[in-house]
Amino acid sequence: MTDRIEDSPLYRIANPRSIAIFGASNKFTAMGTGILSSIKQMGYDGPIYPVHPREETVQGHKAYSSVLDLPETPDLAIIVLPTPVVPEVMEACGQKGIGHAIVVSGGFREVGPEGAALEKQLNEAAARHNMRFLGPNCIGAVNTHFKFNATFLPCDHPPGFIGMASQSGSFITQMFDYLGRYNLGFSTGFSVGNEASVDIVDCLEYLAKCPDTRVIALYIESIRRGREFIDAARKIVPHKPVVAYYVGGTEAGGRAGLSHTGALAGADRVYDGVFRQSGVIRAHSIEEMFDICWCLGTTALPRGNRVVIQTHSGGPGAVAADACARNGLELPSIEDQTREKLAEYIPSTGSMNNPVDLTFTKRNLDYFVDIPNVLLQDNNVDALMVYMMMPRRMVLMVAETTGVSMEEAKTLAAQFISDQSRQLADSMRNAKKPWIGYSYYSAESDFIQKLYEAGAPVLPGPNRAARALGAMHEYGQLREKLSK
Ligand SMILES: CC(=O)SCCNC(=O)CCNC(=O)[C@H](O)C(C)(C)COP(=O)(O)OP(=O)(O)OC[C@H]1O[C@@H](n2cnc3c(N)ncnc32)[C@H](O)[C@@H]1OP(=O)(O)O
Repeated sequence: MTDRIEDSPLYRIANPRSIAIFGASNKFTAMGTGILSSIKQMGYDGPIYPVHPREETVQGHKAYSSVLDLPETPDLAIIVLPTPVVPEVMEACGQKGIGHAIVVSGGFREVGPEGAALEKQLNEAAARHNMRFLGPNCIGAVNTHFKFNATFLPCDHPPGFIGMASQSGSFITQMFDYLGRYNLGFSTGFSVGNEASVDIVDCLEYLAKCPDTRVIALYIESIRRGREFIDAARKIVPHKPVVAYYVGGTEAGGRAGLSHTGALAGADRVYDGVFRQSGVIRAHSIEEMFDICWCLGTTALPRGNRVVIQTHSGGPGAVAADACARNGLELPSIEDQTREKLAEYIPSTGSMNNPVDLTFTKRNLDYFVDIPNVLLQDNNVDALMVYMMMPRRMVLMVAETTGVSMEEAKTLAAQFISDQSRQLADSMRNAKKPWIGYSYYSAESDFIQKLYEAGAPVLPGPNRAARALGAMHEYGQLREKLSK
């Protein structure tokens, strides 16, 4: 692994200063046209050179009939052409001196011997000119901080902190919307396809050095360079967490991977061993992988496994307690001095055991931010899980506390919810111990939406929150072990 990100074979694939695109046309439905639209829509401001056999212009850009005629040597070629012509186009790009490419076209190794022969020709053309490329049979790459989206779906989410490499293109593009719902996003995402030139290990090494990436997510159907993967991950994990979702350990999953990217899967427990040795956290679903990334990227790491749960009502507290126990987390008793401080806020109908149950207190409107901060100061506590909900009675509480009319109270309550969410999110991000929210309310709830907007990790339900917290604890231990 080289030290400089600029030396990575992926650097100019993710940060190209100029682009040649093959397969974009004046037909809106061509896949290449979709990629050209995404590049423009994201605000990429480098020169774009469409290469087209007949057209003078493509989507408003001057087109060139041969790559050899381009006025400069672009950093990157994006190839979205029918399979048989791809090797000769790669050869022409090499002759022009282009160093990097993204090959979106499918129909190679994944379809059988004929495709494998074409992939061999593609590799030979690239090797003749020292070119490195992503794909073939991939969905492209996105670098939100560089305003570069070379996939055929628009990326509307703001620049994020999750760096992802995926052996499925869908788990890059279809996650734009999924992550956006929580105000999360990719820093950089690579769809690696058949990995003929750059592979998941190269992506891992790139993302480790990427300054905009706080946590690395991997969707894996097979790892070809197993030893290199383990060695690279062991060096990265002490500095940056890596979370992987592996599919293929079952017979059905393995068969699906083979026809998807031509990858050969291994038994589930083999991958368990690979991830354990590498210090990589294993997730068991896409949602779980992003939950863990979300928490690792936004809150402090726990020093131990002792969790205090704060709830408004018994059920969500009990479920959280159960989920914590299933994820290797303990629920300690809180200290006497904490109880004394909480007495100011918690009515006699509540409970100061763990879970701490506030019931529906109306004593002090500041309790949203005050109580969690009191709990986090407790020496028996390594992490906090809070059931996030805004009582429907908030308008009534505001009206009663301030003595204004109901109409005015509605406006004041909306302002109060907005202020509280911002303060809560700030406290969650700045706390020295992890503080994770969970809720059954959806993003349509004003309160939860505002928390997302302010960057707070509020997971959908206690089971997902406890799993993420358990994984954070696991990461803390792995990091310590691998740092020695
Ligand atoms: C595994 C994962 O994770 S996701 C997998 C992602 N990849 C895929 O799904 C790709 C699957 N599909 C393919 O591979 C297809 O071959 C594609 C999408 C690459 C190309 O299909 P189409 O868009 O139908 O290509 P089409 O034949 O229309 O060619 C596109 C344009 O390139 C032009 N073209 C053809 N040859 C060349 C050439 N040598 N140089 C430049 N342009 C050319 C065509 O004339 C056409 O333009 P036009 O519409 O103005 O005539």
